[in-house]
Amino acid sequence: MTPAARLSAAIEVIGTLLSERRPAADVLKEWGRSHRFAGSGDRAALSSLVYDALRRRASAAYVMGEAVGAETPRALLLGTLRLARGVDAEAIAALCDGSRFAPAPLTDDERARLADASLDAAPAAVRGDYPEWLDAPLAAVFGEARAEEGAALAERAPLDLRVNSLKGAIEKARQQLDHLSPTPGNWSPLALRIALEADGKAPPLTAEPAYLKGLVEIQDEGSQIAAILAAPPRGGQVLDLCAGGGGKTLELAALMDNAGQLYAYDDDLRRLAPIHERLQRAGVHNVQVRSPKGRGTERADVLADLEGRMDLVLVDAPCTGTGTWRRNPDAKWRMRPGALAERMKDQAEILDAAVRFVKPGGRLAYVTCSLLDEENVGQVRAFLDRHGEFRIVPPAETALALGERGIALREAALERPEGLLLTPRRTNTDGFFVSVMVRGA
Ligand SMILES: C[S@@+](CC[C@H](N)C(=O)[O-])C[C@H]1O[C@@H](n2cnc3c(N)ncnc32)[C@H](O)[C@@H]1O
Repeated sequence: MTPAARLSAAIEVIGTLLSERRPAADVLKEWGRSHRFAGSGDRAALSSLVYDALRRRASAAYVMGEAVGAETPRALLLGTLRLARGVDAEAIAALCDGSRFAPAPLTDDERARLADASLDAAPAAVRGDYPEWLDAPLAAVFGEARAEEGAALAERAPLDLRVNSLKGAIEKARQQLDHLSPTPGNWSPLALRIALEADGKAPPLTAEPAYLKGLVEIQDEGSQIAAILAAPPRGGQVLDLCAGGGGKTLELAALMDNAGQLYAYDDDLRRLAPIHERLQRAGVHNVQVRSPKGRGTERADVLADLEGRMDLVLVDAPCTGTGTWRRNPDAKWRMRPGALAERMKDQAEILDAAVRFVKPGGRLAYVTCSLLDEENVGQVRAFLDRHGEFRIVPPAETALALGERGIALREAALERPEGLLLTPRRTNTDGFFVSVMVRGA
């Protein structure tokens, strides 16, 4: 396919996505099935254009004189080429020549708007490319910097790897992945970062021997930091209460050097399912997976024997995922206020449920990949009001888990008395909030 034909395809896909309000991945997959002639390069380029357009939806529409919700797919793609790809008005005009498979020629108005393309007078929600209704909650966290924070969240995310110390040191992984030019992370001593290709495509990491043998895992550096700051004690008893597919479980196990006992639970059996194969690949031996049994009121208490015994309980809570918008740009436009209220309710319930497992003197680490105070500091404050037996571990102390790098991390992150907030703009990671509390002895 020519670049112009790819642009036409992206306009078509965005059209379907906006009118049917379906996840981008589904619409792209469907497009691939009905356009068998398109090669893998075409599909990757198309997907990258579509995701870039979603990342920059508000600003791309704005420069073309349109508003989110009422924008045309064509305006979105033209604005994206200009803003996200830096293609100038003349080059865009050359692509849109009206030939077979190419978009129709630019109108005079489109050409003028693309030549100007200024966001100087745009409101924060446009400059930061986030939904208008989130302006007040983001202003409460970031104040005047909310547009810059949003803009950093509208960039592409890098590919981050965590080296599994149970299988080898970082140098070994660097050597094995030398052809991908990995660079060390800024904060996590376990992180390697791999640059994306020009069109945003990531190399096929899961086919690499280093991945297949469990030496590296795909895990954002922010997520890596969260598990490090939770500081699982070597030889201790640890419960990962929201283990999901086990991203942090695997890291906790490695940080514990395969010693002590780590229990992994998630109340969604399907989410937990991949953990078994991942634990095996990573060479982890200190994890007991506790799968949920039964439904509703019939649900068995599969964690009863852990009551009052844990040195650390990690609550990696379900959240709005606002910190991961770089990776899920369509989620940011599909998010509704009701979802925030629901997640807040879930988080409070899970935190309350975690209490019974924490032994006196034990710690409770609360993590979200959200940027919103409602899910972060607000949730922690409300928990402490309900549970006077817990107190905050000062973030300065929590950061010590990273050694000297912890000092720099505190400076870079947004530090609040309740915890640390990492963001793409501040720490060049996904957005993560980490708070550690300790139960009185
Ligand atoms: C942020 S995800 C966890 C990600 C995982 N820890 C990782 O690092 O890959 C949150 C998880 O919480 C789970 N969850 C939701 N409600 C729960 C509950 N009441 N008890 C335990 N897990 C719950 C969800 O199924 C989801 O897998």
